[in-house]
Amino acid sequence: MPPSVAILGGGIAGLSTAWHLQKLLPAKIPITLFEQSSHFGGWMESELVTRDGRRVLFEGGPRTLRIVGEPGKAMLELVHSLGLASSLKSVPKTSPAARNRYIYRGGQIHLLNPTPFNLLFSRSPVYAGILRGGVREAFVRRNSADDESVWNFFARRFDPRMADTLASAICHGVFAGNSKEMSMRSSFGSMWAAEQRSGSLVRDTMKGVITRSEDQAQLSNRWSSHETASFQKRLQQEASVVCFDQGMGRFPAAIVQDLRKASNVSLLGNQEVTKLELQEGPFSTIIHTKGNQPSSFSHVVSALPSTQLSRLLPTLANLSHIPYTTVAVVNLAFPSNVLPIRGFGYLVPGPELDATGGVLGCIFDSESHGDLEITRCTIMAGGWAFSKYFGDPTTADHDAILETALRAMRDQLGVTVQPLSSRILIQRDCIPQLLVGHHKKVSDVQDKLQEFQGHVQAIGAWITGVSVNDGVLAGRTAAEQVARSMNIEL
Ligand SMILES: C=Cc1c2[nH]c(c1C)Cc1[nH]c(c(CCC(=O)O)c1C)Cc1[nH]c(c(C)c1CCC(=O)O)Cc1[nH]c(c(C)c1C=C)C2
Repeated sequence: MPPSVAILGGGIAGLSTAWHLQKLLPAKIPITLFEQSSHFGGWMESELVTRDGRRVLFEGGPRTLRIVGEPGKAMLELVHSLGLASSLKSVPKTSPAARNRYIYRGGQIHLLNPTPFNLLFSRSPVYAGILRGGVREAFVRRNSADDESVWNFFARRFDPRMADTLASAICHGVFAGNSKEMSMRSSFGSMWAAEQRSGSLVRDTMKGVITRSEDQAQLSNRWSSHETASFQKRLQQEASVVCFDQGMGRFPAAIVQDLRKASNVSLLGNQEVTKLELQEGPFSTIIHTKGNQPSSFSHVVSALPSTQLSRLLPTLANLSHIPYTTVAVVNLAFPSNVLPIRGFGYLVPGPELDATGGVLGCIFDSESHGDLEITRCTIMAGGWAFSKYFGDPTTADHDAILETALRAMRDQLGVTVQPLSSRILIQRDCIPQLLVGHHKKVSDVQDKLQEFQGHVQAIGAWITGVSVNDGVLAGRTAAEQVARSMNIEL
């Protein structure tokens, strides 16, 4: 059959696949993206609301982007190619938003600043176990199991108090997940690999310092120009994270705008894929959607959540066991500078969840944007413990969630001022939970897809990483793989 590509899912990974494909393939090859909702961009969503003549930006999903590593580079290259470089706002390395991170523990918010002095003399519970753990880590034996929970890894290699506080808080901030169930190997793969490689994270870090410059010298790619390289270098000198001045929604909107100009790209919204029929020799996939004629494609890239993909391909039924967490996102705007502290925000570890009524953390959004007149914060709640605190996500009481968020603002930050504006979103099933043993499900999928020799690929948060940058890089890699499989020279 003549070459054609279908992309399933219009989140950032799907959009990135379409954009990179459109750059790689000749214009005669059709590219069709199927998205079941009317919105492209997945969880990236921004709303500009006006209250009392003041404009307030609310973010429903990710709000900042890291600019380090290969995924950060891939994101910056795409941003630059879309002409969005001037819309990026860097969060200076010297700013409170970049320097000050807090953890809520023992009924108080504590600054996390692990200097040797603080580790030795501070009585703050956030440092408990770090010094002892750091010293003993180099002597703890390598684990022979093929996976373990994040909590276990930190308790075993460092100290159980560090697992209870730091590891649990990080699992909340990244995955809204339970550190006692999440897989260390799949969730924090580089640390897991460091132990496997060198027997200790401390020893591996010391070795890494020596070899890093060689590794970096080998990296180069076809998407990078002299201009984008100097753009990235300039940004990296002043910042470690960036945001968009008009909100994160600007990013997928610009990709969509660019794709709509290409004559061979069709972006189909409100198109739920109901069935995939794989045919062999020559490979093709028939895609069935609700209410439309089936259509055939030589190549398919799925950027769907694992639960949806498992319904479409019965051979991947195992994927239905990957759970997703629901996060209540409460955006709040206050008419003046109401925060008693400055910084990125704070995270709440597991042992404090009952005290906060299910609040996992609070982000000080106005700080990242350098906006000090209106305070914007986001309370994140629920996650893996959503049903315990808020019941069924489909019927959760929004007023009760707002009350919990305002109580957190009052009890944890001392903010009693009524918000100028608020918004509550229940982000259902937004983050996959990479539980202990997740790598086996992934390798099983990869084995099964191998049979299709690059004609069917799966990418997305559950397999290629949960951050926006991971989605951009995975889309680019999938596009290159399709091009290679069509014998197009890269
Ligand atoms: C909807 C809630 C989300 C929670 N985590 C993520 C989302 C979208 C995804 C995520 N958050 C972070 C990372 C790692 C850093 C990266 O590579 O970008 C990922 C993949 C870190 C992070 N956590 C919070 C923020 C604001 C950030 C920076 C990146 C971003 O803007 O998402 C705060 C936070 N996120 C969640 C909770 C419960 C929480 C608590 C304050 C869940």
